[in-house]
Order: sequence, then structure tokens, then C-alpha cells
Amino acid sequence: MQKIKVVVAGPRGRMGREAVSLVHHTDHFELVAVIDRINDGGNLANIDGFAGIEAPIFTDIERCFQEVKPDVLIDLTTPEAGKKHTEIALQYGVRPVVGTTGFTEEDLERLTKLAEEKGLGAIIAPNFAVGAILMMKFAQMAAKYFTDVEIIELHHDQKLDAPSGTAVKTAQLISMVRPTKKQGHPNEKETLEGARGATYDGIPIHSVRLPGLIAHQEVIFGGHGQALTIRHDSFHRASFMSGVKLSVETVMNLHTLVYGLEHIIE
Ligand SMILES: NC(=O)c1ccc[n+]([C@@H]2O[C@H](COP(=O)([O-])OP(=O)(O)OC[C@H]3O[C@@H](n4cnc5c(N)ncnc54)[C@H](O)[C@@H]3O)[C@@H](O)[C@H]2O)c1
Ligand SMILES: O=C(O)C1=N[C@H](C(=O)O)CCC1
Repeated sequence: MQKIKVVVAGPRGRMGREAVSLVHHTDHFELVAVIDRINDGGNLANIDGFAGIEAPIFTDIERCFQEVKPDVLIDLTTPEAGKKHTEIALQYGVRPVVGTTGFTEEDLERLTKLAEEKGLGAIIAPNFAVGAILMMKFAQMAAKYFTDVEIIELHHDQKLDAPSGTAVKTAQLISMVRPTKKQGHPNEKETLEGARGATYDGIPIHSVRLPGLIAHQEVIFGGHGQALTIRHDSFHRASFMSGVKLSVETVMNLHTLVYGLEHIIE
């Protein structure tokens, strides 16, 4: 079987380190290069924590794609870099698998159009953890029966974007099955701005940022005399890696952009 040639962008980050290890330890994947902000021309094997993992380092993504011609880019960087990398990957015929969050609906529309023009697969997934995908699916099921819902997402305090991509995705899935409604008392007033959170299609989203956390979310539904809470916790970033592996394998056979792992996990 031919190996899938993979480039990882953001290899020294918390997620990037896990992804490099995943690619290195998967027989049918080959780590052909990494994109970093520093160490251009160096080799990953010489960086702390990567002993024995050989891969050239590029700071210029276009030069990387021209020289190593990878099949797939795994992007785990920042919202700004992730959007740029995804677009460049598609321009160069490289299939992006993007875990980076902070993409807007306009970004997704533009990138979907580009993927379709190029006839290339792309996967952008705000959460690669199978438990988080199930949480979102269960929340969508529950929303048919409970129309009042609030989302509390909790992440580590180094996270750049709020609300989390997962919270927005959850709200999108819920709003597909419930009519738009204004929740809470019609005359409610915030005496401290932001007390009721952000809203997506009338669904309040509350973002907690604390050291010690990784990635957690509660979707709370309220009904007459009852409440239903659906909660998922990622206690380690290894929780995301089976989803990354599945995405790299799947993106090779796609010809459009898929947003969310719920579309590829049966
Ligand atoms: N989809 C998921 O399941 C999932 C899970 C966890 C995190 N995330 C997302 O993944 C992203 C990374 O998270 P993290 O916790 O690893 O962050 P991090 O800050 O630990 O790592 C980001 C890395 O990207 C690098 N980087 C920034 N700009 C770059 C550029 N232009 N070129 C190359 N590298 C660049 C930084 O140097 C850093 O090493 C975030 O957007 C986060 O929200 C997604
Ligand atoms: O660590 C992060 O940052 C995470 N972000 C994702 C999001 O924004 O939904 C979820 C997983 C962890």
C-alpha cells in the first residue's frame, strides 16, 4: 500500500506534538515535512522532544509544497495561520485536515468553493474526539424534545478563540432541528454586560477559561420539571488523535470540503 505523505503545521504546539507522533507511528502515513514559524532548513529530529523523528522544517508553506509535494496537510496552528494554510494547500493540490478553530461561516463558504473548484477533499473539524461528536449528535437528538438549551464550554486558558469551535458547531446542529426562539424572560436585562453569554440563533453560549482544563462542554436542556445535561471531557490531547487519523485516511477519497467529523463517523 502506498503511504500517505503528510505535512504537519504547528509541530511544536500541544496538538501538533501529538499529531507528529501519530503520523510517525502510523505505518501507512509518512511525515514528509513540518511547517513551523522558526528553524527553517533544520530537521525536526534535532528539536527537543522529537529525537528520531526525521522531517525537514519549512517556515514557507509554499516552498514546502513545491519541494515535498505532500498528499495531506494537518493544520494545528492559530485561526489566522490555519485559514491561510488551508487556502494555500488547496491551491497547491494538497488536501487539508484542519483542527485549528476560529473559522467563520464566510471562511467555510469560501474554502468550500475553492475545494470544489479544485475537486479536492478537505476536512475542517472543530473537534476530533469521538466522544465530543457523540455529545453533539445526542444534543441534536435531544433538541427535538427540549427546545430550551444553553451551552457551557470550558477550556484551558491558552485558548485564543471564544466561543470554542465545538460550541458553535453544537449550536448549529441544534438550530437545524429547533425553531429559532428567544430564551429566558422576555424582559430580562443584564446588569453586568455578558452575563447571559454569547448567542447563536438564540442559544446562549458561555465560555470558561481556566488553567488545568483541556477541553470540556456541557449542553444543558431544561423542560417542565426536568433537565437533561450532556457532557463531554477531553482529559488528554490523545483523545483527538483517532479522529485525526480517520480524517487523513478519509480526505484522500473526498472531492469537497467536509465541516465536522459527524459527517464521516457513521
Ligand atoms: N479540532 C480539535 O479536536 C482540536 C483539539 C485541540 C485544539 N484544537 C485547535 O488546534 C489549534 C492548536 O491548538 P494547540 O493547543 O496545539 O495550540 P498551541 O498554541 O499549543 O500550538 C499552536 C502552534 O502553532 C504554531 N504556529 C502559529 N502560527 C504558525 C505558522 N504561521 N506556521 C507554523 N506554525 C505556526 C505555534 O508556534 C504553536 O507551536 C487551536 O486552534 C485549537 O483551538 C482543535
Ligand atoms: O484546545 C483547544 O483550543 C480546543 N479547541 C476546540 C474547539 O475550539 O472547539 C475543541 C478541542 C480543544
